[in-house]
Amino acid sequence: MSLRFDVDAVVLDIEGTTSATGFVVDVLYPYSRSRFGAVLSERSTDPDVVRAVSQVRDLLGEPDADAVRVEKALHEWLDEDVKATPLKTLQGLIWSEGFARGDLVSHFYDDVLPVLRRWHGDGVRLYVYSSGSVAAQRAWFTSSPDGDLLPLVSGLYDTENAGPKQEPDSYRRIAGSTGVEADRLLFLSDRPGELDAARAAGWHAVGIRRPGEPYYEQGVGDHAQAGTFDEITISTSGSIT
Ligand SMILES: CSCCC(=O)C(=O)COP(=O)(O)O
Ligand SMILES: [Mg+2]
Repeated sequence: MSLRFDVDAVVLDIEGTTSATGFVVDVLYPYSRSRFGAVLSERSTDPDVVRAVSQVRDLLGEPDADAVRVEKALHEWLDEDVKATPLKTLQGLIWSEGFARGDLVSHFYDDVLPVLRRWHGDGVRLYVYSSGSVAAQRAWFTSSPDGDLLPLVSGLYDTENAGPKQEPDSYRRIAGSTGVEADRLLFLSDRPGELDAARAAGWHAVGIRRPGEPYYEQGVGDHAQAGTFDEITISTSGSIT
């Protein structure tokens, strides 16, 4: 299947799209799980930790939840792969230190980096929109197996600065922030609910279906789909600079 788009920017989901869910679940999740307790006890005055703990209490509806209860909730969300914003904030803190320390190196499917370099070289702007926090995304792109990829990326969006990934308003917010018209934006994701939301906001959307990924069997509904990034050709005749 070959797909062609004339757009100014491509917005990338990470897990299941540029990168393997298995890597996130098998490598990153255990790395964060074993460190939540220390972060909650040793960094309880860090503004990011304070905000995350408050958000956990709000989500639980338990304003007095102590550190043990908060850590238990984080472990449960991890087990169920709930993409809760405070979980992602705390994971981002932990992972960015792990990447900086050299404990972690990110994962990209083989087709992704050559295509991202080509699109970038052709003047297509690249953005990331992931449930992983902006801190995690920055570390992920900085510490790739192919070196620092952050210069390829014009902006990073998560559930905190854009909003939930299944709500059209989040995509409208991103369009406003990038200055790119909705119909000049292409979103790539593995999840049909996210593709639906992007389309409802007037974006182009392509479902990425990779064998072995959690959403592979379910498919991407009536969205255009690609098995690899090589199947997508972008030309950019727009006027953005
Ligand atoms: C570097 S982000 C780590 C992956 C992660 O935690 C996550 O939730 C990714 O979800 P996505 O929205 O990219 O499918
Ligand atoms: Mg995804």
